[in-house]
Amino acid sequence: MSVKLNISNTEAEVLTQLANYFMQVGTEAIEAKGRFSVSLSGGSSPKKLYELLASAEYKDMIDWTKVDFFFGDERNVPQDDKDSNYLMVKTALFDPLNIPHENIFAVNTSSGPDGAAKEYTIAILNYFKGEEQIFDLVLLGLGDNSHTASLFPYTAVLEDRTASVKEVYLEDQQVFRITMTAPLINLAKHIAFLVYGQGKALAVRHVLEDAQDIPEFPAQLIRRDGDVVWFLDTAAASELAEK
Ligand SMILES: O=C1O[C@H](COP(=O)(O)O)[C@@H](O)[C@H](O)[C@H]1O
Repeated sequence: MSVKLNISNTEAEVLTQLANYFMQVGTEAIEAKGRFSVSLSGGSSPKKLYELLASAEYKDMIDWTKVDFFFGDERNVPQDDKDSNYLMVKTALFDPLNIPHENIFAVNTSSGPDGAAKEYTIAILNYFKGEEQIFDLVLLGLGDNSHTASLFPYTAVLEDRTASVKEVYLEDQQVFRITMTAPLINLAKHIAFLVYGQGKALAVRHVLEDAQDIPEFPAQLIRRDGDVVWFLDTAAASELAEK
């Protein structure tokens, strides 16, 4: 296994480890080129990380006016819907830190899934001014069905070879989501997974140690070489043979 594992005993410790990593990567990016581009994950796990970053302990560690925020995926819901990743991050991070509006690159879900995906692809291309779309950091989670971002099992987006943003239809839930493709995520300078809790232990093993089966375990699409760190607690790492 060539990914780096950062295993902590408790959920609180995992969050602290990742918050420290975020600050280290962000500080290096700002020192090197004046800005830090980060793509955020959604879902249930990262809210506590965002709250920690906005806490008194961390909030003065970085110049937030130099941080540009993107979203690795989004639910196809209005931005004020309780399921919106944007709303979750706004509440946990953007509002408490008074992040300037121009630093937030949210998915415009009012354009419909296909329109939103195309617009977001263009927004990212424009941000990188025609250069390769290399985010300094992409944060990812892992679903108990081995999805990451909104790269879900047996969806067409798993075969997409373009560095872009696409809509995804989830048959079982009859909903659309919008997601960065694996080739776009894999361009990132640093990738960090945040996974904690026993409920994720099997998925972690499937993705990191089981034989390759992309349709079943889509997070296997995320590269293993370069700087990819899995921040896990002992519960999430408990099914791994190699630790
Ligand atoms: O990377 C991501 O992973 C999650 C799965 O995380 P969970 O904590 O909700 O199980 C995904 O649904 C989320 O939108 C995404 O950004």
